[in-house]
Amino acid sequence: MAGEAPELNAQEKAGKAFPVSWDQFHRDCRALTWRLNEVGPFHAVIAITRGGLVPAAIVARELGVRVIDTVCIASYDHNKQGELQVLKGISEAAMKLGNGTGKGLLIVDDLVDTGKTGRMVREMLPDAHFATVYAKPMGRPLVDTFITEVSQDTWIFFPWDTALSYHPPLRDGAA
Ligand SMILES: O=P(O)(O)OC[C@H]1O[C@H](OP(=O)(O)OP(=O)(O)O)[C@H](O)[C@@H]1O
Ligand SMILES: O=c1[nH]c(=O)c2nc[nH]c2[nH]1
Ligand SMILES: [Mg+2]
Repeated sequence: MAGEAPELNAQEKAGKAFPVSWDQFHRDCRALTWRLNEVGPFHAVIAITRGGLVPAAIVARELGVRVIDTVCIASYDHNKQGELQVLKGISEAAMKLGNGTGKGLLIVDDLVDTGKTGRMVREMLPDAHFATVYAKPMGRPLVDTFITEVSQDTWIFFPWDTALSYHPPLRDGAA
C-alpha cells in the first residue's frame, strides 16, 4: 500500500555490521577450543548446519575428536527468520554416545541470535555442552561457552557469506 513502510529483514533491523574475516574466525574458533579443552573430553561434536559446520571442523581438529554428526535446521531465509524446520535429526549412533541425553557431547554453532535454534537442539540433547563462537544477548543464556558477544542490533557477516568489494570513503557517507 502507498506510504506503508517496507518490512525490514533481520539484517536491516540489526543496523550495525560486524564483518568477520577467515583469519579472525579461525582465531576465534581456536580461542573457543582453549575454553572447551577445560570442559571436555567429548565423545562427539554435533554441528548445527550449516553455519556450525565450519567451527565444528576447527574445534574437532583442535580437540582431537573424530566423530562429528549434524543436526540440520533451517530458519533464516537469507536474513529473515521463519519457522524452524528440522531437516535431519541427530543420528542414532551419536545419540548412543551421549547416553540418549547428550552427556559428553559437544554441540557447536557459529552464533546464537534469538536463541530459537539453540533452544531446539538443547531440547534434543539436554545434557550436552553447547558452544558458539558469537552470541547476542537474547541467545546468550542458552550457551555454555562462547567467545565474543555482540549487541542484539548487530548483524554478523561470516566469511563464507561475503566477498571483498569496493567500499566508498567515509567522507562520501559510507557507514
Ligand atoms: O538464535 P537464532 O535466532 O535461532 O539464530 C541463530 C541461527 O541462525 C543461523 O542459521 P540459519 O538458520 O541462518 O541457517 P544456516 O546455518 O544454514 O545459515 C545461525 O547459523 C544459527 O544457527
Ligand atoms: O549471518 C548471520 N548473521 C547474524 O548475525 C545472524 N543472526 C541470525 N542468523 C544470522 N546469520
Ligand atoms: Mg545456522
